[in-house]
Amino acid sequence: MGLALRNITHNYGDAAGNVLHNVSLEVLSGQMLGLAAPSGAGKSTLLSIAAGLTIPVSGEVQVDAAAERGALTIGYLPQSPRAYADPRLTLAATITAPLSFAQGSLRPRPKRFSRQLATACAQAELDPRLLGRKPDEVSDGQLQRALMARTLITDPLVVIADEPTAQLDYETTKMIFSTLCRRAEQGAAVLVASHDVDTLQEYCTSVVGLDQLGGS
Ligand SMILES: Nc1ncnc2c1ncn2[C@@H]1O[C@H](COP(=O)(O)OP(=O)(O)OP(=O)(O)O)[C@@H](O)[C@H]1O
Repeated sequence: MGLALRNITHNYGDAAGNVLHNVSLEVLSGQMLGLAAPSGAGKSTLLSIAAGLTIPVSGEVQVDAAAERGALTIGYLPQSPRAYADPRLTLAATITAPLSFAQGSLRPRPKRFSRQLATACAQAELDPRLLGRKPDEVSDGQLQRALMARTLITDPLVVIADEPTAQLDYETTKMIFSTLCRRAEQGAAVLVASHDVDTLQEYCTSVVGLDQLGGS
């Protein structure tokens, strides 16, 4: 399977009513599905639900069980790397944090994971000389490469990327989308949202509009 969202309905409890109404989608392992919709349509809300970061009012999220892989099934790449990254952590600590958490430690220990760190940096084309810097000492593109490395370091079965290249340059956009593609070719189910339909069509296995999924 991969990732399946079934009959997701969500609202924020205000007069605006439902942001998502009865939305269903499936992303198979090995597939990269592009989710296209204009700003404000509910892409971030849906992807946050898919990543388990938001609990929907109703509906179900199913992810490949893969119990033997522990809790590191889903990798999440955010829309705004600067809002997401902890300003106190170095890039090395940021990237390896999921591995520390998986071992039950809230204290980042980048040295313990130097091998995985080197591999993830190479995959995300992040210059290792930046690893000792903190988020406000690198550019937006470099920070998003670090978060891409953080996403890949757990070798996730499902990757969820929410407008991962909004406001980034052409080279970084190409790297992020090519890396997501490679991840899908290696067997992950990849769901990526964007309002940039052309980029989605260039890289994704298929592209679907949020308005085709049951209503937004
Ligand atoms: N925490 C919140 N509280 C109230 N309303 C919210 C909240 N988060 C999002 N919304 C509203 O839900 C709707 C969908 O927002 P969402 O961020 O999911 O859209 P989007 O398609 O990702 O937009 P963008 O492309 O601009 O990021 C919008 O009308 C937004 O104002």
